[in-house]
Amino acid sequence: MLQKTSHFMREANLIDGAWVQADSGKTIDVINPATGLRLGTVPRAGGAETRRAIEAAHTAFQSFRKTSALERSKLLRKLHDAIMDNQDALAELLTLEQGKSLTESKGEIASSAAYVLWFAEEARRAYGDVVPSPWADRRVLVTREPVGVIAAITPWNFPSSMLSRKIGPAIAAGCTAVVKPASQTPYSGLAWGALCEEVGMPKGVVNIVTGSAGEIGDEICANPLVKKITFTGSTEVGKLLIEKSASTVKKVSMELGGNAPFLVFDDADLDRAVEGAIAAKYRNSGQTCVCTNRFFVQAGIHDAFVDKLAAAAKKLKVGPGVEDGVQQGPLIDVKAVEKVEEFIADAVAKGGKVVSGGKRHELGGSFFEPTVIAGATTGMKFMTEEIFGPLAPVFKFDKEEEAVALANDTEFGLACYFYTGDLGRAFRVMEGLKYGMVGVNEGIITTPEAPFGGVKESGLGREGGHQGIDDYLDTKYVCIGGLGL
Ligand SMILES: NC(=O)C1=CN([C@@H]2O[C@H](COP(=O)(O)OP(=O)(O)OC[C@H]3O[C@@H](n4cnc5c(N)ncnc54)[C@H](OP(=O)(O)O)[C@@H]3O)[C@@H](O)[C@H]2O)C=CC1
Ligand SMILES: O=C(O)[C@H](O)CS(=O)(=O)O
Repeated sequence: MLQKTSHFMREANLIDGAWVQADSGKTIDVINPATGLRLGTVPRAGGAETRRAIEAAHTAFQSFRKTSALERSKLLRKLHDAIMDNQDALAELLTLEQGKSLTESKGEIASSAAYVLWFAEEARRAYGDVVPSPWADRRVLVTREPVGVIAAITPWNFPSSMLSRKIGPAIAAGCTAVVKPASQTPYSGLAWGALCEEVGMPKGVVNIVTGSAGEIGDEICANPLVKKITFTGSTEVGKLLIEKSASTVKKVSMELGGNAPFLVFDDADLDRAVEGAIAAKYRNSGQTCVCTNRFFVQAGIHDAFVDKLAAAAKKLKVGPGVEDGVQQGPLIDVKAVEKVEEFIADAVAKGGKVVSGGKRHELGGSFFEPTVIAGATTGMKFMTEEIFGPLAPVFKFDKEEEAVALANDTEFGLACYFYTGDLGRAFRVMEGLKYGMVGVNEGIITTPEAPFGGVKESGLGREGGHQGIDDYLDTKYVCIGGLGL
């Protein structure tokens, strides 16, 4: 363990300002995906601990809701500064538990801080309305109030930045939180507890529990004190949470699965398209919900694109994330590797051609070669299923309408990308694609200023942008009479 990392490594849960173990004393092992060795443990908490965390958040909410927007803004600015002051230590911890390169981890920590800063600013702009009254003797006001206790459940692929988009708006709005990080990457989430302590976050405002997803989830969904669930993860679990939280009519924000298309037209800047393709496909070793899942390349540019993409993929340096220069860390676990192998076997059996990579890396464990498959067809698994790994399937197309139809042929609608030099085509395609986010001649588009989220079965709600705080506020209409006007 690197010395400066241990300061933030908490092998306990944060409930009502105290770092505690599970009632049962049971723990979960946390594994370093680069070595397969145990990094440490975290409590295997369940329903009882979660209930106490919710009650602590509810108690804290009674006073936190009365803080001013300026106070909360200043608290978030201090949190931003604490994150950036400890960027290296937090990045090391993230790399050790998730596997991504230190460069990517530092980028994720900076992104986390950027979202917190964005919501420090948004806290002071959660405006209401004074509406021109239809009555001479009454006044019409519209105010916005914090919803109360929120529950945040986050995935293993971006264990810090996913939390920033939930804790940021929650604090900005005056809510309090119960957080459940992914069991494979709990330390980055628990580190937020240490950061909150450092900046003087009142106890009980942020509570963090680790352990049995089902038991924790059931308590979150059933407990009437929880007014909102914000979840990032698979569509399968998202649907379960929506269903289970219906019994208490909670607000839900869902950032779910994707199946991103990446279209390259004959009139695209080829080198720019290849650069964007590498970024949009192999970031976090392909383990992001906005990673390209299907490349559709027009016939005239197809062969040159495949050759250049394969060559660029071959150059990516694979290794442990803590090593200098590494661009592709291990996948989260061997199960993820087996899933990528299934996609490759299916494609090859149906006529696909591996033009780069295609097998486990010589480093062994869950390291995998960045892979490109040409000759992809719509009958192959990755046409409909999210790969979540470093595999780039390339489909060829002839006409623009055909490419847009293929891109839209999925129940998902999170992110999509296309490259063209033609302005008219850019507007036709942007308006034709049924997705929440569109990259035009860009492969990396996430930023706090823009609303992140999807349509169809990729989710509900938006994170970031001026929209990001809306789901943490209730709207109240006030009609005031008897004023003797
Ligand atoms: N739209 C977006 O922004 C993003 C979407 N994703 C999607 O998430 C998936 C990969 O992440 P992954 O972590 O495997 O997703 P999962 O949905 O398996 O897990 C996400 C989180 O949900 C928890 N969870 C699982 N089951 C339950 C339950 N019954 N009740 C409450 N919580 C539960 C997990 O806990 P535990 O770890 O203990 O199992 C984890 O913390 C991919 O499909 C990817 O597309 C990922 C990132 C971003
Ligand atoms: O979890 C993810 O996949 C992230 O949302 C991707 S991004 O926000 O870093 O682009």
